[in-house]
Amino acid sequence: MTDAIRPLIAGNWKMNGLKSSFGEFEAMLAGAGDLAGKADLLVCPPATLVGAFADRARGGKVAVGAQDCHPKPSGAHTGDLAAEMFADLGAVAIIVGHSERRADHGETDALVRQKAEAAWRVGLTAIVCIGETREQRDAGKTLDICGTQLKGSLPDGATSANLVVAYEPVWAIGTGLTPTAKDVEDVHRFIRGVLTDRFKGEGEKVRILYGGSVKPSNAAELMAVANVNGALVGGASLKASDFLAIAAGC
Ligand SMILES: O=C(CO)COP(=O)(O)O
Repeated sequence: MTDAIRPLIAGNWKMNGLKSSFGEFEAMLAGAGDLAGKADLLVCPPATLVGAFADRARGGKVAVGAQDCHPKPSGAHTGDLAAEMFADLGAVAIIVGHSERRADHGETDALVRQKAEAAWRVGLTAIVCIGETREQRDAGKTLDICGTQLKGSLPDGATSANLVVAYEPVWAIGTGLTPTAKDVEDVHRFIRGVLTDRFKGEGEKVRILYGGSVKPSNAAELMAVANVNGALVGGASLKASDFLAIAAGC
């Protein structure tokens, strides 16, 4: 980690986890103390577990977040969940605009922006995800795509407290493939430039996470890249030993 920004290691459990996963979360809480304050830790379980995890985590060294929210605070939206509900449960952050939601649910940049604003409405941090597909990378459009997503997905008024940006190349998610350190560096430098231009005095401090096949074996190398301020971890965040090993690599 080359920057003075405190790293964040965030786990996105996606649609994984049952009541029986509680022990794994307990193990994360138990092991977090050994990290000597190297990084902030956040686990975003499925919505069904946010309340129980947040209750258990109170006062501990692992915070709890959600994976999505509806833009509205309440209303006739069957099956949807409001940011207010996650704040009520004790969540501190909400992931918005993950590529799986953009693909599975047709989420646009404009909707992602509204969801980030919903998180802010209740004082939560929005973790806004961006990233290019394989085809877009091969066509040399990575920075264009990331620039467009940032412009459309980030609300005005971002601060280092209310915003985290996660760069997740779609082709690296769940595939075991990762970009080279140089490629990660190029994209993160670009994101930093966009943030510092737009959010004067804050953009230089906003955490930019890398996500996509982060594992204990590659975490240290990725975390050492300039402007990489942590990781958004999918599969490897389901096991306490892997998740803690990734955090130890900061
Ligand atoms: O999508 C991700 C985190 O949001 C990354 O998932 P994997 O770590 O499983 O590749």
